[in-house]
Amino acid sequence: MKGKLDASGVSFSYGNRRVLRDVSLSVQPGVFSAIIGPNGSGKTTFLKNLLRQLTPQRGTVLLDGREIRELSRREYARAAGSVPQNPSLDYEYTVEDIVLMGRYPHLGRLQRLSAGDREIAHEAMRRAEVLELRDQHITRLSGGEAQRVVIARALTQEPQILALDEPTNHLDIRHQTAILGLLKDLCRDKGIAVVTILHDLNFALGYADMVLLLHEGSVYSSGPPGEILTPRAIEEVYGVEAAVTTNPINGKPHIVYRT
Ligand SMILES: Nc1ncnc2c1ncn2[C@@H]1O[C@H](COP(=O)(O)OP(=O)(O)OP(=O)(O)O)[C@@H](O)[C@H]1O
Repeated sequence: MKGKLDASGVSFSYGNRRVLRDVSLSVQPGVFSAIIGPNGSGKTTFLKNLLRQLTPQRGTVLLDGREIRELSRREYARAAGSVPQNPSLDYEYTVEDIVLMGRYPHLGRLQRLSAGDREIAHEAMRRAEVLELRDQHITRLSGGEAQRVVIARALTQEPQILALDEPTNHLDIRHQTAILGLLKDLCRDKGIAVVTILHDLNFALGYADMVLLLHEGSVYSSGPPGEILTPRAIEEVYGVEAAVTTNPINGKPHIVYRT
């Protein structure tokens, strides 16, 4: 199956400020990977290195064995869709226009959008729960609505890899679980590789198949969330006392903190 992204030994500096040191992650089809870590630990910078938006000073990022820097922008966009932290959407477009932009990497030069492209966008808007907003002006949406539009655009791209930077930011609790459930379904049913930054450790525990825990730009640990998110790791990385208990609603492990 295609859509395997392998980052190996990635180091990155902004100017002479080293932000990532020797970070590796393998993003696999059908696997939900979460990048976690405190503010400033390098999560967004690492995701941007995976997305070809930044180039590592050391290390490699391979898509199905090919160095991503050697792929054209279009080629990479056909494989990987992204949902940035603060997308700029201040243009004169409707929700449907924005979502349809997800088809552009698949269109040939001068090729027009087909009924099939519109059907894919329609289905993505339905799944991201923005269909009823489709004729609305993008600048008149709430933060959470705009976030769901950007997710619909990424789904419309039909990527093999979906990379998201805090997709639950701005969303209310129902939409948070709806979007994470949708990502989980995409992994399971369509074999998409999902890699997402998450702040809520309980979401990482509940939805991710594997987590990468970053600490000051280095990998503290990586593996199945139940093995990585221990009270000791949380205390060492976040400096917060934590305990793992049981969620009384679903009986699953749940992390609580000293407040
Ligand atoms: N464009 C930039 N130029 C210089 N330094 C930057 C730039 N972007 C980020 N940094 C610095 O790099 C470090 C890592 O930032 P990054 O955004 O990757 O962290 P993060 O883990 O995603 O944080 P958060 O949880 O707050 O979103 C931070 O100390 C930040 O100040």
